[in-house]
Amino acid sequence: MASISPASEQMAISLRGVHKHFGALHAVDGVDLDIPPGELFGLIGHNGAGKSTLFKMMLGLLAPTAGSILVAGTPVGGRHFRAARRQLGYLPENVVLYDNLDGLETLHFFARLKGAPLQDCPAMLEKVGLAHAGKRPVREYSKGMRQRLGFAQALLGKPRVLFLDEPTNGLDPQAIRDFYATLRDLQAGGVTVIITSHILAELQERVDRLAILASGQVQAVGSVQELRERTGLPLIVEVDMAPEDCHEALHALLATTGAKPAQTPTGLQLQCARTHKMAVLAALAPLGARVRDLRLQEPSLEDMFFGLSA
Ligand SMILES: Nc1ncnc2c1ncn2[C@@H]1O[C@H](COP(=O)(O)OP(=O)(O)OP(=O)(O)O)[C@@H](O)[C@H]1O
Repeated sequence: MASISPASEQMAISLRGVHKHFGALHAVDGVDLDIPPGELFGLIGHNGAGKSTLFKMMLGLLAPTAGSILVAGTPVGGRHFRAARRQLGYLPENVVLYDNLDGLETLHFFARLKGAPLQDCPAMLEKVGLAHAGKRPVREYSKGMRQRLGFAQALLGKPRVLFLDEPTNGLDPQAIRDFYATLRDLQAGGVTVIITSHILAELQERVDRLAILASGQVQAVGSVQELRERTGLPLIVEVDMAPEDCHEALHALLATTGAKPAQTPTGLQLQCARTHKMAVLAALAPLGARVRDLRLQEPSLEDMFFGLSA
């Protein structure tokens, strides 16, 4: 059994040497992870990478084959975990709802299971934008409404740690904005959020840090910026200019970055090291207004994901 250090106890979530085997399949294969309180943490990985299995172990729903897990300072599966579990909120990937209950009855049902006050339920419906639908049976809810209701049940009991498995599935763009605004409010109150999503562009702008999981192992952990630095993927520079100016710009860029730009219908395109960003600007400065437009494209989370999880 891996040991738990005092530093681990300061963490909202701390995993040491965590494995989960299903027969010969190593669904989670030696994961170490620390998530401090108040962090919005993303967990990404291909289908079958082990994200949901990891979630279920952190929630005490599945016992690890090996390793130790602390959530909210309490060993998962230990004798104090039952009480600590009240501090956790969970939105599963496929939330199970009873079609014959209405929205408010659904929340009452989950509140009873969690030991949360029933009088909080109307406010939770309001928080997820379902106040108007509280008396409608869940069978009439759209996919996005069901997902919002699932989020509302996860928020019952004022959890200190929230586990959200693909929470924005089925949400429209406005609902996704509202959802992340709610998460930011919760974070400001010290709530830790761990979230999975396959929509990498959405996470890229919002998480504080993330882990890339592949075949049950953590391939990289850090902020999007830290992962950019670590992967060393190139910066893409697009310069719009008249064809007669391209020759001069091409030579200036080649001399400062060592990378040869390609000519495009609208000007030049260059792939160069991220550390050459300022050199690119310096090389183009003498051309002044002859540079009609300039776009610098940093590697996206998707680029890094393919680089690190392959
Ligand atoms: N109860 C189980 N019995 C056997 N194998 C399982 C069980 N639960 C999960 N697995 C296997 O463990 C691996 C990890 O599954 P998991 O659901 O954790 O992946 P995931 O990263 O959440 O995938 P997805 O993005 O598709 O939701 C998969 O190969 C899956 O088939």
